[in-house]
Amino acid sequence: MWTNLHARLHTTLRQTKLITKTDKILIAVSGGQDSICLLKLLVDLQPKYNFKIAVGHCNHQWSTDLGIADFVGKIAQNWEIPFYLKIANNLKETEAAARKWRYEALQEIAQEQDFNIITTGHTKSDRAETLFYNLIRGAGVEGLSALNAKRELSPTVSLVRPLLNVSRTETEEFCQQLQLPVWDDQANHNLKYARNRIRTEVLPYLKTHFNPQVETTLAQTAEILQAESDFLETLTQNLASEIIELEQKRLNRIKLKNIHVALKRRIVKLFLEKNMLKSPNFSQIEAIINLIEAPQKSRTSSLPKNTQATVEGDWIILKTSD
Ligand SMILES: Nc1ncnc2c1ncn2[C@@H]1O[C@H](COP(=O)(O)OP(=O)(O)OP(=O)(O)O)[C@@H](O)[C@H]1O
Repeated sequence: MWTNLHARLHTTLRQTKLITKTDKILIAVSGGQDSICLLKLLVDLQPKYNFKIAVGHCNHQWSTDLGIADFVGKIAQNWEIPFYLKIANNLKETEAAARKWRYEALQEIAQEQDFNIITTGHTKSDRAETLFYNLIRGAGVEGLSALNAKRELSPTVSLVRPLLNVSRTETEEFCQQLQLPVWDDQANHNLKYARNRIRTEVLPYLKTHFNPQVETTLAQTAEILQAESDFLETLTQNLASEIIELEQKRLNRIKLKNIHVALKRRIVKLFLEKNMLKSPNFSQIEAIINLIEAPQKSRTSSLPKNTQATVEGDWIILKTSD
């Protein structure tokens, strides 16, 4: 059956060229409604495009995974699609560890089997939740614009998310309408996870009391922020090469002085990341920005690893005490 979602995905693919005829696609299938919906759509569109498809599944080997790999494997078998399985070994039981491992495992399959695209079933709803979640945690523009439609994972493999303009309600309706088998992952109902509380409590509340279209507006905001963040990042990279001297661990404060504060923050953040700090926070970045116009020998209070930033002539220099 050809549904409205088939037509929409077909149009999206034609317009955006996210996936093209020569692509070899590994579809990441968790067994849930979103990735089963994506799988069915790509199976049905395959004859029109002639791309190569296969299913990839990652078994975390947690108690909540019991039975899912067989379930996904059987669907792949029934639909006559190659199936690749990765099984984790002693994976830490956190969402973040699981996500990191999954992307590594999927990339391994892609490399071993020569796929150039990995697709996931992320939806508009995931994008809205991610924006909201990261907003509360204090993310910058990059964090808020997370979940883009296409991103390079390596020189040969890209991650593609074709369902970012489809909501979770729509994938659910699609699976029901086509009577597709869907695994109801109990972990998604566990309110111990912040993401689940945002999905099942916060967003429905906002929908009812503030804006019935909240998912769409948040997802659109993420899309806009993404383009703006890409643009700022390009400017940052270009300016950084003139302002940062990595070997000497220093920043030229005269050059930094006359640029917009948005770029100042980004350059300082990049400088700290390259030197010592994985995720510099707002106060650490502001402390360095305050040195741009400070008197000679001014310094920040201690940054991690016993490091301080000090003003010396035209420079802000990072120095570590023993
Ligand atoms: N165990 C799995 N095996 C294969 N693919 C998976 C698995 N879990 C998730 N995926 C893929 O990732 C997509 C998103 O799933 P989910 O939201 O659970 O993951 P996530 O990476 O935690 O998401 P987010 O990045 O939004 O936090 C799914 O639609 C599916 O394509």
